[in-house]
Amino acid sequence: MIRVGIVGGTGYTGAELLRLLARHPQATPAVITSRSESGLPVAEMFPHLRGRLDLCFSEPDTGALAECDLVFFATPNGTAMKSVPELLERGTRVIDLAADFRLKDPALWERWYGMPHQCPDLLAETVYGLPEVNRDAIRNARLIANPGCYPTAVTLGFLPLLEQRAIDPSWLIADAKSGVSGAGRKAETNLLMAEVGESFKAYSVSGHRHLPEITQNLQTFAGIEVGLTFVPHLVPMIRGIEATLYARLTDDSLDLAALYQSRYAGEPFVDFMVSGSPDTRSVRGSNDCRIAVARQGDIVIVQSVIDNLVKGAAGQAVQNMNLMFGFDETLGLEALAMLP
Ligand SMILES: NC(=O)C1=CN([C@@H]2O[C@H](COP(=O)(O)OP(=O)(O)OC[C@H]3O[C@@H](n4cnc5c(N)ncnc54)[C@H](OP(=O)(O)O)[C@@H]3O)[C@@H](O)[C@H]2O)C=CC1
Ligand SMILES: CC(=O)N[C@@H](CCC(=O)OP(=O)(O)O)C(=O)O
Repeated sequence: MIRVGIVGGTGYTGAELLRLLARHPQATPAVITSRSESGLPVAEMFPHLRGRLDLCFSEPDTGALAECDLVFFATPNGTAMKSVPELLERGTRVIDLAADFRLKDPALWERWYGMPHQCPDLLAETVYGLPEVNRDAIRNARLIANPGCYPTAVTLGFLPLLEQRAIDPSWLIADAKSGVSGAGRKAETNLLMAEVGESFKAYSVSGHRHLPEITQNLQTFAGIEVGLTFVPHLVPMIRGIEATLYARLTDDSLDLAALYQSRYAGEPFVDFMVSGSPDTRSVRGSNDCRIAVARQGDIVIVQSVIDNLVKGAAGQAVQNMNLMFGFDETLGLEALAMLP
C-alpha cells in the first residue's frame, strides 16, 4: 500500500481523486490539503466519503507531503512548481494535474501562463502523462505532467491519422466543447447557472492556453510539424468534453476503422466505435475516451469524448500512478459511465 498526498483536496479534480482513491486497493490518501478548510473532516465536506476516509484537511506543508510516496497537485497553474523541487529531492514522486510541467519550452510557458517558470531545469526530465503514447517512460518517472482535458481528447483523436501520415498536417481543426466543471469550483459570475444554462458559446477564440500543449503533443508524438486551429466552447452540462476534429485525407484508400482499431487495440481506456457518434454521457464518471471516425469526401471527421474530470484529469492521474508503482493500470478505474 502506498501513501499519497493531495494538494487542493476541495476542488473538483481533488474531490475526483478522493472518489477514485477511496476505493483503490493499493493507495491510501494520507495528506489532503486545503488552505480554506484546514481542520475540517474531509467526509464532512464530501458526505459520499463518510465511513470511507477518516482524515481532516490540513494546510499545505511540504514536510508532511514529503512523507508520502506520491503527491498529486490538484491546484491552480503555477502552484506545484513552488514545491516540486523539494519533494523530488526528498524522494517523493509527483503528478501535477495543472499545466506547470506540460510545456517543454519555458518561454512558451511564460507567454501563455503569464509568469516565469520557477524550475525550468525539471522540464526535460518531466514525462507527459498520456499512457497511450508514453507508457514506458511513465513507469520510471519521478515527475508527471498530467495532460490537460482538451489536449487529452484532441490528441487521442488525431494521433492515429498523424502517425500514419494519412492527413495534411498543416490544416487541422479541433472544435471542442466542455462542461462547466472544467472551469473548477471557484465562484465566478460567468459560471452561474443563470449565465451558462440555456446558452452555448465559444471562448478564447483567438488563442486558448491548450493550443500550444496540443500542438506540442501532435508534433512530438507524430514527429511532424502541424498547423492547428483550436476553438473551445462552454456547454450547459456539468461534466464532459466532446471534440469534433477535421482534417484533409491524403490517402483516399485508407481504411479508417482498421487504422483506429489497430492503434488502440489493447488500450484499456480508449474505445473505438465503428459506427455512430459517441456522446459524453457514455463516458460520464468513467476513465474512457470513446472515439468514432467518418468522412465527407476527402475530409475526415473524428469525434472524441471524455469526462474532463476523469480521463481529462483525476482518472488519468490515477492511471499514471498505477503505472509508476507497478500496479495493474486499471486499478481503481473500473467504474462504468452513469446513465442517464
Ligand atoms: N476541472 C477540470 O476539468 C480540469 C482541471 N485541471 C487542472 O487541475 C487543477 C485543479 O483544477 P480544479 O480542481 O478544477 O480547480 P478548483 O478551483 O476546483 O480547485 C483548486 C484547489 O486548489 C486549492 N488551492 C488553490 N490555490 C492554492 C495554492 N496557492 N496552494 C495550495 N492549494 C491551493 C484550493 O483549495 P484552497 O484554496 O482551500 O487551498 C482547491 O482545493 C487546475 O490547474 C486545472 O487547470 C486539469 C484538467 C481538467
Ligand atoms: C470549461 C473551462 O473553463 N475549461 C478550462 C480548461 C480546463 C482546465 O482546467 O485546464 P487544464 O486542463 O489546463 O488544467 C478552461 O478553458 O480554462
